[in-house]
Amino acid sequence: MALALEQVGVAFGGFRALADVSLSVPPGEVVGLIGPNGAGKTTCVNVLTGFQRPSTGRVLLDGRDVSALPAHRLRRAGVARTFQAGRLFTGLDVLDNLACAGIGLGLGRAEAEHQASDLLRWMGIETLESRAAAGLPYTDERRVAIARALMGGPSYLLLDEPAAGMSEAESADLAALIRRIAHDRGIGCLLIEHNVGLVLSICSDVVVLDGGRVIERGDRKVILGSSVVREAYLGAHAEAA
Ligand SMILES: Nc1ncnc2c1ncn2[C@@H]1O[C@H](COP(=O)(O)OP(=O)(O)OP(=O)(O)O)[C@@H](O)[C@H]1O
Repeated sequence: MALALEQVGVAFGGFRALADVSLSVPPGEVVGLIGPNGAGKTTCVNVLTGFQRPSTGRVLLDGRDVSALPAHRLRRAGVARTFQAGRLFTGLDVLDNLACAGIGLGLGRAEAEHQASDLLRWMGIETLESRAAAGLPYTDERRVAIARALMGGPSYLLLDEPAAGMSEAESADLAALIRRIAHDRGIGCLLIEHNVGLVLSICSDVVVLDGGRVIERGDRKVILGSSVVREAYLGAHAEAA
């Protein structure tokens, strides 16, 4: 059981954004995906969620080849994501943002609202329920986007830079939430983050991309000890990690 990329390549015209990338996200675990700007991280998420078809290789969902499935089918099959920008429905309140996602997944209105309330409570943000999505502070917007991605009870969750713009304390809260999502709900998470310290604190398995290729993978010790990673990516951030 896992959500996986198997030797995936993606070409945009003559430009190879990904080459021979394999990675696997098991249920209940948080796998980190790091790398410098333009390394191909978001492209990986796009391929894993059906927003981008791989040019070569396969996407496997619990052993099934889902490479050709479009995004909405993969979402219904249990693969959810958040985006770098929150992408909430700004004309709706928070509860309706979640309920709409539930209805899109086939739930009835009452059931969708019930599930939405439950999720907001589980995340400790039930006071936001009737707030307009448009006026939310940045970190609340991020948390609501995560809650919305949890509608329908996905098996896998891909988080694209969820801590961007957060303070250290907010990032620590987010780390605790991601751990709970994985451990309490059994959801396999892929965490893309520029905050390497955050990734290394949560993930026992980290994949490092550079130039569209996997240049290293392993736990905190392997990543911090890797000269390839240091050269390609950590550089000035090495101390912070
Ligand atoms: N639709 C597209 N058409 C052409 N090139 C693209 C497209 N999407 C991404 N790219 C290019 O592919 C490469 C990988 O982009 P990607 O967004 O996956 O990197 P990233 O690691 O997520 O970067 P960042 O950390 O800056 O978000 C970049 O050079 C980007 O310009």
